[in-house]
Amino acid sequence: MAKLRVHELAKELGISSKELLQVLKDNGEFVKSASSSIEAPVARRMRDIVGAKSSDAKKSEKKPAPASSAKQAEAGTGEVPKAAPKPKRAPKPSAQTPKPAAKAEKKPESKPGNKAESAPKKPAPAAPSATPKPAKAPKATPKPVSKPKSPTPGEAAPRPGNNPFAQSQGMPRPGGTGGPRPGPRPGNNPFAQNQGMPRPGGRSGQGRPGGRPGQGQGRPSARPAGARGGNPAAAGEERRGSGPRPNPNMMPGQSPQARAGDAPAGKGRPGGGRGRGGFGGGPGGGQNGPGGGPRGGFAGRGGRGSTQGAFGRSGGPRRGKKSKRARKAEFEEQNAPLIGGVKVPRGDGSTPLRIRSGASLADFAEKINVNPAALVTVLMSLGEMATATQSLDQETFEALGIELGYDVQIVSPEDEDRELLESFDIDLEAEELETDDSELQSRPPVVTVMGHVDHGKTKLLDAIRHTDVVAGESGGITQHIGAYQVRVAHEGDSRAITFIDTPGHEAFTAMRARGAKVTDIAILVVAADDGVMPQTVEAINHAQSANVPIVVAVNKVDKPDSNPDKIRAQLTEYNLVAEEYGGDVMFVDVSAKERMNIDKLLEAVLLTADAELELKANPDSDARGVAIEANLDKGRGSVVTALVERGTLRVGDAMVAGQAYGRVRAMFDEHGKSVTEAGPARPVQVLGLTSVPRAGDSFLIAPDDRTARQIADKRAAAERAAQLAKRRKRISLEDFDEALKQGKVDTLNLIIKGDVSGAVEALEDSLNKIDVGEEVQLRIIHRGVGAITQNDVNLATVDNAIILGFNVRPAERVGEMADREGVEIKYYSVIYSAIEDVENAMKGMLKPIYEEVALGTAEIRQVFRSSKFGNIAGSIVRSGTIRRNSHARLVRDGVVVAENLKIESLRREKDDVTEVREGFECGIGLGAKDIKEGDIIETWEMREKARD
Ligand SMILES: Nc1nc2c(ncn2[C@@H]2O[C@H](COP(=O)(O)OP(=O)(O)OP(=O)(O)O)[C@@H](O)[C@H]2O)c(=O)[nH]1
Repeated sequence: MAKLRVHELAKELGISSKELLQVLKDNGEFVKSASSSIEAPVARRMRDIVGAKSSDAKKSEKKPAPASSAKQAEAGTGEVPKAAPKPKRAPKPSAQTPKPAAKAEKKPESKPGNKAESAPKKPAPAAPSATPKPAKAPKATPKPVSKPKSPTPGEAAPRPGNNPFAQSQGMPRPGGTGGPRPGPRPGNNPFAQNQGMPRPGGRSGQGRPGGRPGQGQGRPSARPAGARGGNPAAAGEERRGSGPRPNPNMMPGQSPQARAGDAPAGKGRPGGGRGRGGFGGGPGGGQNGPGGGPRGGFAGRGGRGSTQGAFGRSGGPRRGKKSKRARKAEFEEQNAPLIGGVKVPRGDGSTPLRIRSGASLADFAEKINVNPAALVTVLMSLGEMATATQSLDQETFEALGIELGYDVQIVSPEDEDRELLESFDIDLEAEELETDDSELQSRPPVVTVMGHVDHGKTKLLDAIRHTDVVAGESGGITQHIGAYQVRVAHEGDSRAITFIDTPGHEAFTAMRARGAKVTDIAILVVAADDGVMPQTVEAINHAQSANVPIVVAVNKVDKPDSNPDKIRAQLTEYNLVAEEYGGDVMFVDVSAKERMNIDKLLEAVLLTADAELELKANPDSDARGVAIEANLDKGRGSVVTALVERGTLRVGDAMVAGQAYGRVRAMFDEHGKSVTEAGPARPVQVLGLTSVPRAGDSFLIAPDDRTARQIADKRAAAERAAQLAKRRKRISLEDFDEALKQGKVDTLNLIIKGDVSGAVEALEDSLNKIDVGEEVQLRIIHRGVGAITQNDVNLATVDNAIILGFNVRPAERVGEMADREGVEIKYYSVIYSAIEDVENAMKGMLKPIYEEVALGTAEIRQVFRSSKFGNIAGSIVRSGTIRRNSHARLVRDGVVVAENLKIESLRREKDDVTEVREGFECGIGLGAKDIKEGDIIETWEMREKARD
């Protein structure tokens, strides 16, 4: 010891030789170089001095800590100077030091850094690192010191702050960290990830002041501190140096060095700072490492930071406070029921939830403000599988509603359409109710002819059509447009009657099903030579259920075997009692073939209408009505027969019929004559729509073309969603398993769209050549040239196909639709990539092949009998690894004596462990009673085998 040399003492104190030389010099000891020897008394004094400084530093550091972050920062600054100047650090080298060094290196951008780097890397002992630092120091000046900070190396080492690898050290940011954290917080295990201290952030609270809280941040803190400590300029520089965002590693080193640079200045500077500084800072610095100096102050904070951490506080003040909203969310979260492993907020059972038909889980999720994925899980727990964007049916939503406590109300298509129209300020019901009686005018009845097959419906309609009962009406009806109007002389007036030209109750009912209630009166045709037949009865039922009055046409009375009275008698059974029999139903004997009594029949219709119905409508409003028929004509485009129910339809009107829309370009009546307007009950052919509506779709006139289009688009979207909901292939978990067994889902359906036909064909050829065995089929259900369209997506939805787009993209809004429906569209510009993806997908669809893989064996050395745990096999692992929960079998003398066992428990000493490796002893619980010493436990697991 007598020969203790300066560099050795410096190492011991954790500071650089140069620093120590300075301290010696400051204290009147003149020593030539680092290799010079010093006497024991001088060494002791140096230890005291350096030690004192470090403790000062600590104190000072601590104080600041309490202060607000800002204050801390300042404090740090103040200190810094001191520290900075003195590079001194406490000597405790030790391993830790090295780390700091390392950090320093990284950051290095800072000046010193470079040199340091090499050193630091050496893990070794702090000493080396220390050394290196000195090196740096030179540049910056001494300060670097930081390493060891305080006292013993030991400490240093432990300091979490210094541990570059520590994620959460409780200390504040680097700066702090750097530190010195003097007291190694208990929680400061450098290697610990979660030490209870706050994470870096945590420090922020504290650290902030210094610099950033975090590790990396160390930089700021340090800097500033250093800067001030040293000279401002330097500070500036340092910053730059540090500039680099630090990462944990850098911290200590950097600052130190950087500071070191400044440090010198610092040192010199204010004695005050230094004062303590001298070493106070020093120590701090020590901890931090060189740079630490300044931080010393921070270190303190850091310490606190850690402390907080130790107590589990999250750190910054900010964190402490939670907004009301956050607390509420947390509360709800805690009180949410756990279904299928996820928490979903519950309704109280009567919470109404309106869902449109065809909605998806994502829509439902949006309404109850929850993640769609959670609902997917909940639904799965109910045995249903669906993607978040898939349209679901009413049953599924109701089941989900019951599970989650919501009163799910599926909005009917009618309600939905009403709401849709209301969004455009169109309220059909209100229009009707608000119409003043004075605005109403009589309108013709609309008649549908029904009856059994071959009883003469068509013939009767034909006869009526050709009845020229009103003078002046010439030429007859030449066009079949789905409906026609005839005029009848009735009680001195010329009255019109509109006939729907599609006979039969099927059409009548189909229209009713679409909400079209166009028929006012039904003519029931019954052949007098035949009688009431099944479809006669059906027709009666349909008409009566629609509350439509009936006029009976007893047909074919020209036939010799006809018996009209029999018909009257038969129909009384169906509540159709002829007037002559005391009832209120008009029966007219007619012959369609002979066109006999047609006028009487028409008169009966009018009488019935007048007696039972009040047929009035306001002709002076926008037209509303029904599309009776529609077709696409090659020359004229969409041709729609519209039956106006109220209002007046005019050429030029913006019309919406179901999902079709357009401006009325021209109108024609049943005589083929062009008309410019059509009033209530008037059927006209309309040209001008952009697409073809369905028979029975209602139509209305919109204020303008744009509104018409928007209504049509929205209806189309709603309709698609509803259709998809119906079509959805619902596969429950149970069915899914079944489907798998039956290989139903082993077909990969593809739709290929490309920019040129050559590419599409080439891709199709190549895909068809992919061979992955018989288990999986590849089917290209559609291919085409051009953009990906809605039809492609619809097809993909129905057939669960994937769309491959080769150099093409979806048309407008189609991508969005695909998203909504969960259809995958993959884009390629290289055929090979598409083929590769498809091949992989097909392989992925193959049922996995599993194989048994041995995991390890253990030999039973002793059997422990426990009433609580059963028999425990005290074993030694002979090969591989024994893992808890793995499959096991018991082998005795080379013979398997027990199969299908499981490693139920696994212990090392008294600890439960998940695995034990070869050569170690352990206690294994197999759940088997018959185990003996010398038995071999073989463990294995089933692993999926990769296909070639
Ligand atoms: N003698 C006679 N035959 C008639 C009369 N009305 C219809 N027929 C004949 O009855 C057959 C059926 O007539 P349709 O008018 O086609 O009967 P429908 O009810 O329209 O038959 P579907 O279209 O099959 O439902 C035809 O051969 C007609 O010529 C009639 O008043 N007297």
